[in-house]
Amino acid sequence: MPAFTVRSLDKIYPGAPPVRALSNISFSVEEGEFIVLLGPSGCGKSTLLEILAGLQQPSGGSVLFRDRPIIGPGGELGVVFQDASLYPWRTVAANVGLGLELRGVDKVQARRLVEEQLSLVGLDGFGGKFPHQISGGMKQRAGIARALVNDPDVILMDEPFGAVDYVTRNKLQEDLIRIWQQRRKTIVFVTHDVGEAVFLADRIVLLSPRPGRIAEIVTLDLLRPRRRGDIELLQREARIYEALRALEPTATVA
Ligand SMILES: Nc1ncnc2c1ncn2[C@@H]1O[C@H](COP(=O)(O)OP(=O)(O)OP(=O)(O)O)[C@@H](O)[C@H]1O
Repeated sequence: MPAFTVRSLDKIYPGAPPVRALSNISFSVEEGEFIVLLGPSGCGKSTLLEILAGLQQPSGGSVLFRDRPIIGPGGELGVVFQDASLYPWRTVAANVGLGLELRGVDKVQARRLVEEQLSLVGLDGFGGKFPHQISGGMKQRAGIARALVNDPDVILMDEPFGAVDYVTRNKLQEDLIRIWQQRRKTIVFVTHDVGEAVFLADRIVLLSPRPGRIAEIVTLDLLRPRRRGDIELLQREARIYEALRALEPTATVA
């Protein structure tokens, strides 16, 4: 049974005029897969991710999580946004442990789980800091730890590394792959960065400009760990750039 089954999905934001964000999207996400949603700005990637998270309702079609309708984030679904959105008045550890606190997990156990997650994302010793005392990359790590601490099977990530510098971004990508492999999670990851998509994905769902339609689903049957600069990786990247360029002249504007 797939983790997600998306069938003939449409999304129209009401308004004058209404905005058709997604049109006739169908694909599935297998358990344990790393799926990247890739496409130009405004093609509906975030909308699609939010629908998978249960934060938005589709206008048509259906989305199932393990054959059931999606209820919302929490439990089996963890979400990480571009802006780590940490509470500034809580320490890093208190931010990461928020979900445990809300669930009433025993304090000693919660502290142990938070420390474990901080260590997994490379934030050992930073639990006592406040968000303004740590770097952008560290905030993203804390955001990932906050999602992981609840041990969700699936992590939905919306351009989580979009706001950090190139070197930090590369490191975060490598660490995410390590965590994904160690913890056997299913990940759906939004980006508009082709290099990032090719480095991370098992499959890339390539969306056309708005309204987002599936242009192509690219399978990346490349060995892991992948090495940046590897010729095969670069060739795949070049092919995807070509596919994106080919989409532009026929773009439909709703
Ligand atoms: N709440 C909303 N109301 C009306 N239109 C919206 C709303 N949210 C998004 N849109 C529109 O829907 C389209 C898709 O937006 P979305 O944010 O999903 O795209 P995206 O591919 O994630 O873009 P980006 O890469 O720039 O973040 C855009 O044209 C956007 O302006």
